[in-house]
Amino acid sequence: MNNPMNNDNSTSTPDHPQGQGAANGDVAAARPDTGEPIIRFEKVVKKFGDVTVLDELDFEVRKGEKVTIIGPSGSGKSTVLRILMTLENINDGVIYVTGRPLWHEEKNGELVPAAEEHLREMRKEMGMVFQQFNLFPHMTVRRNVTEAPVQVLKLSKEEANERADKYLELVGLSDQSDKFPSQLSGGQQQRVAIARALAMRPNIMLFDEPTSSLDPELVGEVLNVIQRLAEEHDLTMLLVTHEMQFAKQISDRVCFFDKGKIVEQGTPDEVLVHPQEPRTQEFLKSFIEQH
Ligand SMILES: Nc1ncnc2c1ncn2[C@@H]1O[C@H](COP(=O)(O)OP(=O)(O)OP(=O)(O)O)[C@@H](O)[C@H]1O
Repeated sequence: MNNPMNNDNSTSTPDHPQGQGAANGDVAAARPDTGEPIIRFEKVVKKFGDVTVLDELDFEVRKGEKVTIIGPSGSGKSTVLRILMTLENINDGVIYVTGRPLWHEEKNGELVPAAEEHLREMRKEMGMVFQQFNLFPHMTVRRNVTEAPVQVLKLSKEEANERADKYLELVGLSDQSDKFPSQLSGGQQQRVAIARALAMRPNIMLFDEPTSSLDPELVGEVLNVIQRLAEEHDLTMLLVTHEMQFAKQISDRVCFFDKGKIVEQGTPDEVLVHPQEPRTQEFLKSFIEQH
C-alpha cells in the first residue's frame, strides 16, 4: 500500500486548525485537498441475516472533507459509521482508512481479516458521536473526557486534564467539568460527548444523528459546536443527519443513500436544491411535508 498519507506528519487535528486565518481565530472555509481519499469503501457488503444493508458500496471521503449522508430510515446510513468505528464487521469488500485496510491486514501480499490489535490501532483514527451521547453516567464530565486518553493513549493525568480543559472550552462547558451527566441538559451532554471524542485527537469525526434525541430548543447549541469544528478545523467529518438546513450549511458534499447504495451525491446545492434522481426528489419532498 504505497500511500503517502501513511507517513503524513502534517495531518491536522483539532489542535491544528487549517489555514492562517483559523489559527488567529478567524473562520477559514473548509477546503478538501485533492489527494488520496482518507476513507475508501470498495464494494463493501454488509448483511444482517438475509438482509443486505450495504450492497457493494463504493464510497470515498477525502482528507478534510465534510460529507453528509442523508436517506430514508433503514437505508444503511448508521451502519456505514458503525463499520468505520469497527462496531460492525463487513461481509465482503475492503475499506481503507488513511490508506490502510481497516478490517484487514496485509500478510504476504494478501489481505486477511484483521486481528484485534490492528482494529484497536485503526480505531484511533476516528472519533464518534452517537445519537444517545453514551457518556459514562458514574463519571464526572472531566473524567468522561480524560478516561480514554489515559487508558488508551496512556497519557498522564496532567496531560489528559489539559486536553479536557481545552476541549471542554471548545464546546463551551468549562464551568461544568465537575458535574455528572445526569446534572446536564441533553445538549450539554452531547457537547461533552463531542469533547470526549476530540480528546482522542482523531483525524476523522463521525456524527450519527447527533441531534435527533434532543429537544428542539437544544438542537442549535450542538449544531453550532459542530459547525465551528467544521469551519475552523481541518478534521474530516462524516455526518448522518436529518437536519437538512444544517447539512446544506456545513457540507462539502451530500450523499443520498437508499437501500445500501449511493443514489446521488454532489454539492449541497446539487443534491438538496436541484436533485436529479427521482428517489432523491421523493425523499426530499416527503421530508419537507413532514417538517
Ligand atoms: N445489529 C443489527 N442487527 C440486525 N439488523 C440491523 C442491525 N443494525 C441495523 N440493522 C438493520 O439494518 C438496516 C440499516 O440500518 P441503519 O441503522 O444503518 O439504517 P439508517 O439508514 O441509519 O436508519 P435510521 O435513519 O432509521 O437510523 C435496517 O433495516 C436495520 O434494521
